[in-house]
Amino acid sequence: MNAVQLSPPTGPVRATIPLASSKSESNRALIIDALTDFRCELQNLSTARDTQTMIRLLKSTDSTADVLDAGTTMRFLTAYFATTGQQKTMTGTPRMCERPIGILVDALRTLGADITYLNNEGYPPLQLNGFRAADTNRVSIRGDVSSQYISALLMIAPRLPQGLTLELTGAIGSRPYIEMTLEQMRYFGADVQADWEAKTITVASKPYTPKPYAIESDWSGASYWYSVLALAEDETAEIELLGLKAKSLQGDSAIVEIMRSLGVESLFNETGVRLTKGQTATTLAWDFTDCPDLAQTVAVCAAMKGVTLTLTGVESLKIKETDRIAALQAELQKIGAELVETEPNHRYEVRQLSAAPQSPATIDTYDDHRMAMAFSPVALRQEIIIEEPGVVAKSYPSFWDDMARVVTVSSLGQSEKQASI
Ligand SMILES: O=C(O)C1=C[C@@H](OP(=O)(O)O)[C@@H](O)[C@H](O)C1
Ligand SMILES: C=C(OP(=O)(O)O)C(=O)O
Repeated sequence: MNAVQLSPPTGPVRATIPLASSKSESNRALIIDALTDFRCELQNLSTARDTQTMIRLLKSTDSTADVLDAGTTMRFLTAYFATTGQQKTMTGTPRMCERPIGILVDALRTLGADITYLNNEGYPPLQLNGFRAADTNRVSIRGDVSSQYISALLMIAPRLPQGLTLELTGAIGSRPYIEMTLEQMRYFGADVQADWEAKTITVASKPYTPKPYAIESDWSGASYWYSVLALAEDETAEIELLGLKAKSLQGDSAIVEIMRSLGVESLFNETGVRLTKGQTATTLAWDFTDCPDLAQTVAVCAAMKGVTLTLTGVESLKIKETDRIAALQAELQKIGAELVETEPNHRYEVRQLSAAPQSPATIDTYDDHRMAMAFSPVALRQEIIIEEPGVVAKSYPSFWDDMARVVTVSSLGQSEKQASI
């Protein structure tokens, strides 16, 4: 399948969406499970490719671990294999080999891991050559590039002979993901202390306790449904999202508050959350430091609703599955909006363009699941074509099946695509 064409709903928007479960929670639980010799009973593990890759690589005895395009899988497994003394080559897609890992490698070397770069210094592929615990258990690490390095180190820390003290330097991005790591570690009996004022996290040397653990639905995946509801023209629209909790470990549950300004009300119940239409603001400013994966969803939704959106805290978007700032700048134009940098590298604004949008707009997805999913809700208002729809498998393989509950989803082969352009 080369593309999908999405067409607006022909009747009322009413759907119950099962959602995928969280790949972030799943991948943490899997590392902790591996550190208990697989004695935890993990329930509701994600079907996301990133999680399926983690499961496969944890079981594999191959000397090469190819993580494909999964950032957490690369970072968490590098720390796990390195400190458990497994000799592995860590590699991934060409884009993965452009995503930095030097900060994690430096920290692991300080703790006693022998790691060499096979190609470019600071980037995968890596060769893990073994582990001899160093005398120190203190590591200083930057917090402003990726929280995944910090989560990776924290999870293996209970296994280190002296535990670990992490001193975080600079700004801390994606902090809720670090908190998610700490909460899951505590659940499995780890002794962890975080002092956010002093920017220090201490983990005692102490084995995890194996226990059953159920993974929540994915709030990042839920964000696309908030955007669907926000863009539905039917004032009676209602969407039920299953398996979400009001009090979540996932920082992307911030979508509840963000989308209140974009006209979505959330009502939690025993099975999840019900979304209904509310009032929309004319402007919105949001700092995405804690929830970078929501930026694309909110940018597209604001663009379609004509809400002037100011985004800050989006520095890390340039080193994700693609340069998400550049990708948004190119693709928002096609739906009649622009993403303007108003303070170099720091502040951006989504504004309306006077030029008419493409009809139907054909959205390139840049090997990025979130580009495909963030632009799909546009279909509530106009036809849209999404290129390479298979990209969604990274986090939400059933996304198109779920989407077909509210809009018409048709597959386009190469020849049909030519005809529709
Ligand atoms: O720890 C995690 O599960 C994640 C952390 C975030 O990455 P950064 O810490 O690199 O921002 C997020 O973007 C990613 O999708 C998942
Ligand atoms: C950035 C993401 O994932 P990762 O960094 O784990 O590849 C994402 O899912 O949006």
